[in-house]
Amino acid sequence: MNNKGILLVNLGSPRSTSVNDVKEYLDEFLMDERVIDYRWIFRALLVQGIILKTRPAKSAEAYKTVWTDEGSPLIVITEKIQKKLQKLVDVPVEIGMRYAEPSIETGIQKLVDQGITEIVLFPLYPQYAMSTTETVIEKAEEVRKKKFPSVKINYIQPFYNREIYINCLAESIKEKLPENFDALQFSYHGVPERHIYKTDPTKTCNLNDCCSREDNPSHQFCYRHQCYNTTQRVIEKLNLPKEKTIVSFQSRLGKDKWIEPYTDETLETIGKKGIKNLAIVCPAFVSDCLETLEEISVEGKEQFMHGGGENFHYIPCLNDEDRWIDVVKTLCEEKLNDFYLI
Ligand SMILES: C=CC1=C(C)c2cc3[nH]c(cc4nc(cc5[nH]c(cc1n2)c(C)c5CCC(=O)O)C(CCC(=O)O)=C4C)c(C)c3C=C
Ligand SMILES: [Fe+2]
Ligand SMILES: [Fe+2]
Repeated sequence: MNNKGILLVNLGSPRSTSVNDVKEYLDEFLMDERVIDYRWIFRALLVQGIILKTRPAKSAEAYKTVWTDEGSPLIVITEKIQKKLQKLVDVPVEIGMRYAEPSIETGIQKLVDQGITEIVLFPLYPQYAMSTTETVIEKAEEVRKKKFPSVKINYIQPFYNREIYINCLAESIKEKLPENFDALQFSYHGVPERHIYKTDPTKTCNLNDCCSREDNPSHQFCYRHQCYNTTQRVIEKLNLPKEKTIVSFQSRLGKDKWIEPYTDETLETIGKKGIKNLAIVCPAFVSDCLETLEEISVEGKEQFMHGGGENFHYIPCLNDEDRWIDVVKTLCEEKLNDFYLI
């Protein structure tokens, strides 16, 4: 195994909470054609002409509320996962972020400096999306071809339906669920509706029942389907009736239609429908970050209380829980072994 290594890839965060650093980060992130998928000129007009005029200051304030002494929660937690995994495997483990630093290039360089020529790259997203898994692979391939053409990269596939992951998530949720709750809400990061049609080669998703049908095999690239599938499998493990669960999509940006139902609108209305005690979990994220610690735990709680809710219980992400590190190890080892089959 001594020429093999592991690169864990997460989304990335700004370098600091200064407005300038947040602006630089948002510029790189939102100018990614797999995130805002307009023609370059329209993307630049929207991002640089509109969004970057006001959003950096607002986002910087939000980041300040979650930032820790060690830095951004997303980076700090990814580093913790790396350190714990490193203790369990006998190949080097590095991290790389899709946006900002440490970049994917920095991560690959660190592995190459240790003599690594075959890399297992793990995009830390359970569900596939053009704006997550796909852009990570595109970026890594671009960097590999340009700077490390003799390095081989083997990519870990989305694991939204893998038994080991589902068991891990279900056990983690079970431990953290309050004794009394009227509903368990699964809030996933949203994507523009258009992205679903773009990435589903079968074009069979009608955004209605097909996404929640367990037996639909045609959704290898349908983010929405994969979110419903994760939910369905977890609630089966938890023995929860479907009526006691809610699926919604958070963090929409801009004026386009995003996949529904929207988390904020759901939170504002369910209190009045009798859901007074809510538990909420965010399984699109493996590590807590701005979107869970601020948007859900703080803003989401306010929305729920404002809409007549009484008790709001946020269930943290898997973060560096040992059972999750075991899953990461298993998924990495499967791919490390794949190299022998090539
Ligand atoms: C988990 C999967 C994610 C998907 C799918 C995703 C799509 C997506 N995101 C934006 C815009 C923003 N997302 C922001 C933060 C953010 N997004 C994810 C994950 C997914 N995004 C994470 C983990 C984070 C947190 C990063 C951190 O540092 O903690 C932000 C920045 C924050 C803000 O200004 O609100 C933006 C902007 C789009 C447009 C999109 C799909 C097209
Ligand atoms: Fe996002
Ligand atoms: Fe679908």
